[in-house]
Amino acid sequence: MFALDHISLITGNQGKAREYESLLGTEVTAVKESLTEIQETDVVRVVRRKAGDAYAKLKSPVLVDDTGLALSAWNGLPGALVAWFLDAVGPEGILEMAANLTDRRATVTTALGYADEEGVRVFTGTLDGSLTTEPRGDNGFGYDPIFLPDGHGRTFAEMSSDEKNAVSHRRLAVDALREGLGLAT
Ligand SMILES: O=P(O)(O)OP(=O)(O)OP(=O)(O)OC[C@H]1O[C@@H](n2cnc3c(O)ncnc32)[C@H](O)[C@@H]1O
Repeated sequence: MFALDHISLITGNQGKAREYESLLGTEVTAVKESLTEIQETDVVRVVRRKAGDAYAKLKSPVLVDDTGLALSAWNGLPGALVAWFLDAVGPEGILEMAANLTDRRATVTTALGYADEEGVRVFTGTLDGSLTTEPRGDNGFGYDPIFLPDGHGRTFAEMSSDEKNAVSHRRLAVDALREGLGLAT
């Protein structure tokens, strides 16, 4: 059994760092370090590269996260490129671009990369849902106000952080990490 009493997460996103602290139940140091982020729609490929780069820089065990939102009607776009859309036009802009879509199915995926002296391992968590027609809720960050996970009737932004963390794509990725690394639950 492997214990994690402290871990570094390379991210510039405080929302992610907060969620990992609560999901892992351990101290998480958010390290702002610029990593190679390949231009790819697949979060797994992006995170594999980010994690290798992160370990080369830190030379100690490290986590990185790459998360994407994929629309069925757009054949999986924007995927890992969603950050560009959010930065440029915000969640409201994504809804405007998607205004005429009748198929509003969307999938969110977190790829969580763990790198140590043995190499890189990637764990994923995916949730199906749909795009709302209007932003809903004030909590969370990123696309939380416009993504409605199947079976919940509320966006992540309408949930408390504990409610989001109980069911989110990041939660599923952390569960996979715990199982893969043999971490205590
Ligand atoms: O420094 P890093 O960790 O790369 O942080 P980032 O914010 O650039 O993160 P990504 O490259 O993974 O980009 C994903 C985009 O999706 C957003 N996002 C990530 N996780 C999310 C979540 O759980 N809910 C809503 N939006 C999320 C995030 O704010 C980004 O705009």
